[in-house]
Amino acid sequence: MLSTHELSIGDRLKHVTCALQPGKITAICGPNGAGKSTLLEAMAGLLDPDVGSVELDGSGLFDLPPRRLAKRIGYLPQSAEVAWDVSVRTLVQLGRMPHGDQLAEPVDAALAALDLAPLADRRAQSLSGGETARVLLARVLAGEPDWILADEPLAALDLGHQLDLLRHLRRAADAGAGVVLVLHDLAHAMNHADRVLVLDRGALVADDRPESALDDVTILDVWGVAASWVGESGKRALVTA
Ligand SMILES: Nc1ncnc2c1ncn2[C@@H]1O[C@H](COP(=O)(O)OP(=O)(O)OP(=O)(O)O)[C@@H](O)[C@H]1O
Repeated sequence: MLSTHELSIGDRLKHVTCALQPGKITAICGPNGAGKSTLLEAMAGLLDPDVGSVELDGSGLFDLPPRRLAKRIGYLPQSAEVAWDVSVRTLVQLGRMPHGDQLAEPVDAALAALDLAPLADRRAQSLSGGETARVLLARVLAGEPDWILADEPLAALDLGHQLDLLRHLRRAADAGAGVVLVLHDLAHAMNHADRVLVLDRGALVADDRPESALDDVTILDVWGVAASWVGESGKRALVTA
């Protein structure tokens, strides 16, 4: 379990307490500046809380040796860039660093999951924005972390690759991984998450099944948008007034 207790970071996060389950997809939603990336970074052990704690299976994140933490938690930041002009395969292989090996199988699986096999020998810095986003996510998957934390992983992807990725993440969750995604697209959160956290101005205002966390009242309160859901479960669309 990945949990926070009374987590506060400046004005960015205020007393956030939540407990995320492995084997599930959790979406973090909220307006711009609500604190979504801050919460994800804190859960990845990259931000030191002013108050409160982040725990992984009952141990404080900062008590875990860095390599062990890197093995267990894979983190994809928002709008990441490629710093090295290496091949796509080499970049994805860097995901194995916490394990200290260069096993081909997880690297090939990550390349396949993100439809990158045809690009494996391309220079990473020659890729389009969406291709780059897929490569950086493949690097996270190649590390086979217990927890996949990804900040807007769908933002640069076309519709087909978005759905492929969501299917892959569901398979990872079914295999036992905890998947935590910052999502702006509320329909993706509604249709693909098991649970949704809603942040508003640094505070956690909903933590529930998608149908409850993203009901019309919360969307109006938090996003200031009058909207309603149409369609059947798993295929809902949000219609704005
Ligand atoms: N390094 C920082 N130092 C101080 N304040 C920061 C820092 N990074 C972000 N903030 C502020 O903290 C708040 C939360 O930022 P955060 O990036 O977590 O929001 P977000 O919900 O991910 O937003 P978005 O949807 O725009 O990506 C914002 O008001 C932002 O301006």
